Amino acid sequence: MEHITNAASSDAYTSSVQNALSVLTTLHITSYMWMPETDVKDSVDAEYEYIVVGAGTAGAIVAGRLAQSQARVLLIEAGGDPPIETIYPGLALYTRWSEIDYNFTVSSQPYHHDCLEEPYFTLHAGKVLGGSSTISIMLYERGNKQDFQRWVTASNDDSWSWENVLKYFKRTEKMEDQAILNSPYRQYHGLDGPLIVTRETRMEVDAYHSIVQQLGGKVILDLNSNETVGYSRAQYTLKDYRQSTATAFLKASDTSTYLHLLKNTEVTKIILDDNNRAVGVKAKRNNKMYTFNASKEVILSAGVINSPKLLMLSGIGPKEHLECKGIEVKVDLPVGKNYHDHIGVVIAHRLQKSNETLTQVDVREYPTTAIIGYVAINESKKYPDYVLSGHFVYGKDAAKLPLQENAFYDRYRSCIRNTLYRESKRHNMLYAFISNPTPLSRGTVTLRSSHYKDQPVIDGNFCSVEVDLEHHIDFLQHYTRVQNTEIFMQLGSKLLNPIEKKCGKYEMGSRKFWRCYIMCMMSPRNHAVGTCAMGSVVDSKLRVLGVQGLRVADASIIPVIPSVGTYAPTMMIGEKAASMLIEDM
Ligand SMILES: Cc1cc2nc3c(=O)[nH]c(=O)nc-3n(C[C@H](O)[C@H](O)[C@H](O)COP(=O)(O)OP(=O)(O)OC[C@H]3O[C@@H](n4cnc5c(N)ncnc54)[C@H](O)[C@@H]3O)c2cc1C
Repeated sequence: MEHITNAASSDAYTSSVQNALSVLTTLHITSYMWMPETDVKDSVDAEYEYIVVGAGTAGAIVAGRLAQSQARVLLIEAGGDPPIETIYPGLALYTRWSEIDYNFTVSSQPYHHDCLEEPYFTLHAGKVLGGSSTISIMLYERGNKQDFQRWVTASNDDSWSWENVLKYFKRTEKMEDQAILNSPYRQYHGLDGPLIVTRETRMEVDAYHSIVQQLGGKVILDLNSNETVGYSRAQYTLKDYRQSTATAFLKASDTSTYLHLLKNTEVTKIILDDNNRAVGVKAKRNNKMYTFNASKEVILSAGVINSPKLLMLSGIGPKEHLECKGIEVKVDLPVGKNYHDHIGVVIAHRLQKSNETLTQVDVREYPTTAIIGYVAINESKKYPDYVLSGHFVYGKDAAKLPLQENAFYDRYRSCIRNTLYRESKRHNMLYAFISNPTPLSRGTVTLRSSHYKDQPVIDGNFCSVEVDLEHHIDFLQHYTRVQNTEIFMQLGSKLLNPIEKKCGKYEMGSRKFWRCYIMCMMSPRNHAVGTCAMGSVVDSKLRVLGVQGLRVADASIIPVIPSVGTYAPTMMIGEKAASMLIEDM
């Protein structure tokens, strides 16, 4: 690592590690851990009741639960077994921009992406068993009552209220944090689900909590409860190794006669009969096309981009758009509209000097120390105005974080990364991401062509609603008060400005300065939702409107983004979808 001194050498190092890891992948050294696949010839002839498309965050749960209820299920996944770098949390950085990442390209006019190496953002998503849960940061956050009330309004169904979905969150979870288990918050947690949840234990978080308390902030033991404003130690789906929906539902020991799994098999179309009933799917594997049949239902769990893509390729989508792509229209629905994501803006605090070489990093831990804050500007408010997720990085190597493009979500220009590196060298650092929990701007996902191989066109349209930008400026002005606290001053904290050339003409901290900073440094947080939204594309039981025997169960059905990350809410959707399917059996 000593030779990493700038963005170019860091990129070269990252890609050499990724190449080495991909060689390990070809040796299939982790294959023994995962559910084996079925013989494709058997699947063509088999009589399945259900086909689930995508063994990702939600899909693995839907298929697993259906099979536990003795339904005959075929689960089809485009990716393969999770490789070694997905198992050790400390290697998670190498999963992005790798072969198990779809690396979707997201444009977002009218921003000119001045700060990015390429003129677009990247939306990461896992192409692997467990889907994005296999490459995520594993932060386990559920969202608040108001978040789910918006879903109730969109779906016109009270079963999506916070009180009513709580049992589905609990069903997947095995909370193992003793402090929570010994507290009244225990009632909000699952104790015997298949997915272990733990809490950040590192000491630095206490120091940060003293700082926010000086500013009047409340420290809460458990923000995955009925308490919705405050700061807390982050909860993760991590115990020595990554816990994902693949480790929870698709381990070698989960093998069941009811569940058949096909890996490295890409569904290209849903087959609808003359009455618009879904009766099966077409899929490609090793360059051969196959047809698989389902007697009851097809469930699409291919994620926020590929679920709308598959619907549109099958004739379900906006009429004009499908006609323009030469696709026969089966049902005219606003598929692909309502795309939205959290926008985060990174703030770099240089803290005290440090010449310490950190002891060997433990790859079983997440590499940085996380803090979480749901912050209300008016403290009497019950719901957060903005969300802070922060990483402390310690020791003389802390400066390397901005060089590793994988550590942030987007490829900032080399000059930005090099400036951050130079200015943070031999100092401890705090990187804070300030996100707008409820953006109003909406983008679109449309087909590039009628060929399944082509990536869809994604227009993020971020901050196109002026109020999103104005709110973000408020959030940054409120957040950066932390610089003036006694502890930060004692640490000699400095707010770094890596875009001095671009925004230096404005007084630092002024609204004009922050507007300029946001326009340059903002990036989507990989929490994209909304492209097959409940209320407009699917009903409250997740059935595609105007079609029989077809549901969508993944992050795409979320009508309004929750204030938090979408990992735990998507697992909840998987559990609720499975429960609704089982009820309708
Ligand atoms: C890098 C990253 C970090 C994140 N970190 C966090 C976090 O820490 N906390 C948080 O709350 N949220 C986080 N998120 C967001 C969260 O993980 C996702 O929103 C959620 O996992 C999405 O789940 P899903 O079921 O909708 O899709 P996915 O989990 O992506 O599953 C879709 C699956 O379908 C498969 N598939 C797609 N097309 C086809 C096809 N045609 N045929 C067959 N299979 C197909 C895919 O390969 C994939 O396995 C993160 C996301 C990413 C990408």
